[in-house]
Amino acid sequence: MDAYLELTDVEIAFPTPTVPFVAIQNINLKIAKGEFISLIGHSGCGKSTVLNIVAGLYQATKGGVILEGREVNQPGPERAVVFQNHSLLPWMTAYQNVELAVKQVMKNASKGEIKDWIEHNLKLVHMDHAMHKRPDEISGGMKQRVGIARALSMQPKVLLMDEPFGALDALTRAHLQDSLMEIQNELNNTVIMITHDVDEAVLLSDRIVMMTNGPAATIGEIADIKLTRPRNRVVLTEDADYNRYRQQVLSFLYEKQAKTEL
Ligand SMILES: Nc1ncnc2c1ncn2[C@@H]1O[C@H](COP(=O)(O)OP(=O)(O)OP(=O)(O)O)[C@@H](O)[C@H]1O
Repeated sequence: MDAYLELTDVEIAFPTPTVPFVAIQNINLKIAKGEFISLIGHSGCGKSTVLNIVAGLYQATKGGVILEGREVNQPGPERAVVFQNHSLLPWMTAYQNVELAVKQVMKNASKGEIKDWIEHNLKLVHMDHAMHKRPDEISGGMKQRVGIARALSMQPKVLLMDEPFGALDALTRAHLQDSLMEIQNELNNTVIMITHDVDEAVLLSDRIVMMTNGPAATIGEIADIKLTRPRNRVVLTEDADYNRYRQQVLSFLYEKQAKTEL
């Protein structure tokens, strides 16, 4: 496979008063352009650490990350991050929050072009009707939509999502998953998404990367999700392949990597 994003032998050892704490080790992963990858694993195994290294927020102590032939060693707008808690600026409207990101990447554009682009991205996530509202005037799901619009508006090479729907109720979550699939169908982004939700991982991903328990966590298994797109959650519940993938991930998490402590 032609790797667009490549993690090679990635390891990170966090300093402690005694010996360094090796959180993740031997992480090797080649990701193609347009691929949707989910990272799944028990709490504390190192999923966010992997994402933070790709975001350039953490430096690997061994190995490294290459994106389109260039080493990643600091944050950059070509790798946009969506966090679980929206992280919108509370005193700004949805429009202004997206504008802040757009102005970073469209430095030579006219006012009209910038406005059109902000509105286009808010429309993509179905937030154009509430674009002049501030975060405290919209629901949790709507805030996540704005966060996604803000990330997409930078036209990142890679979209990094750290449990983007983790704080939402099941129905809102399902709506956002469907929106994300529509957007993905249109834009063909390269995505790495952390999730704890097995159904979400199978529904959205091209591949599910399953991490072993830490310390020194690594990739245990990778499931190649060959379900045709577009995918429909209701139809899939009856699909034998869907259920087989689901079973594979559940078996990894609760049998092979079962956690005994609470
Ligand atoms: N900056 C840091 N300094 C020291 N240790 C850290 C740091 N960041 C993460 N760790 C440790 O690395 C391990 C992996 O943490 P990480 O947050 O990546 O796990 P996770 O799989 O994302 O967890 P969760 O699913 O609960 O969010 C944990 O033991 C954590 O305590």
